[in-house]
Amino acid sequence: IQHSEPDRNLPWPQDRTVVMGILNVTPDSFHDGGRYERIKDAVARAEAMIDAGADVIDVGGESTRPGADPVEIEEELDRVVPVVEELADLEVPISVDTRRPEVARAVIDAGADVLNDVEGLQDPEMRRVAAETGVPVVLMHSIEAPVDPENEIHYDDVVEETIRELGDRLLAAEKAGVDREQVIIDPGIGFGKTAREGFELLDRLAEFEALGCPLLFGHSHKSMFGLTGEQAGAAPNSTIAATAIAARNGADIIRVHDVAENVAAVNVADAAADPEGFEP
Ligand SMILES: Nc1nc2[nH]c(SCCc3ccc(S(N)(=O)=O)cc3)nc2c(=O)[nH]1
Repeated sequence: IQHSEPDRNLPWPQDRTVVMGILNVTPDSFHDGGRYERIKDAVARAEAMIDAGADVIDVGGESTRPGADPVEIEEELDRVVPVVEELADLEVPISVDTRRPEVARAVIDAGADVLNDVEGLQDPEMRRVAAETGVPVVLMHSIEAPVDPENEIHYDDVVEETIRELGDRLLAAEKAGVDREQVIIDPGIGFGKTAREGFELLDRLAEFEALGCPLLFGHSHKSMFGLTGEQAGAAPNSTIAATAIAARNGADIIRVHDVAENVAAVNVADAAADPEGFEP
């Protein structure tokens, strides 16, 4: 499966699968050495991921796991803005995982290159930020996860319905002045979907090409791997295996915690896709 047409002006290579390193800047992500320590540690972690082969770093100040406690806007700003300012000087683009337009504007002003909105630009103000700044934006599919996680929402065909709903979000974004060329789509693994639906999405990823946008896949350490003998938050091997499959099935960007291991997995997939043309 070839990657999306190379004429997109995205801030990363278009001829191979891109690895996005996850940088959580929530306090529980670092030992509590205080604010300055946390910023220093965050930068060191980002540099380590870049050295391990990350093509982009995704900074998140609020856990967007369904059901997680929301963080006050001032707190989110205080966590991400100083880190983005430090990372802006590094040689790889910075993405920020936020649902808030105010945070989106602030981090773009601070040097962020990409907006990663797990709410799929449902907030009209987020569409306005994307339209006015023109930055690449990840439009992820997410449905309000049921309050009671037991009664998971069930789709008839999770792939068909996710593609259709992403198509609707794309149209709404275009109507608000967002250029389709700046949009990256994402099926939103684990956001209101069961483990088996996660594997269905992984298997049929190529069908998302119908939307004509690069695709991001974010499965790292998620609970779908309970099916494959690992657990949410501790699924390194299933994550690496799924990375290779996702890349081979057409994912353009893979969002992961463990960069070196998943760089190897995308290299295996890219080499298999083009044995003659692959360059290490
Ligand atoms: N574009 C994009 N951004 C993302 N940000 C996150 S944070 C992870 C939140 C989470 C954790 C764990 C589970 S679970 N219950 O499946 O283990 C679900 C969601 N993820 C994604 C993703 O995929 N794409």
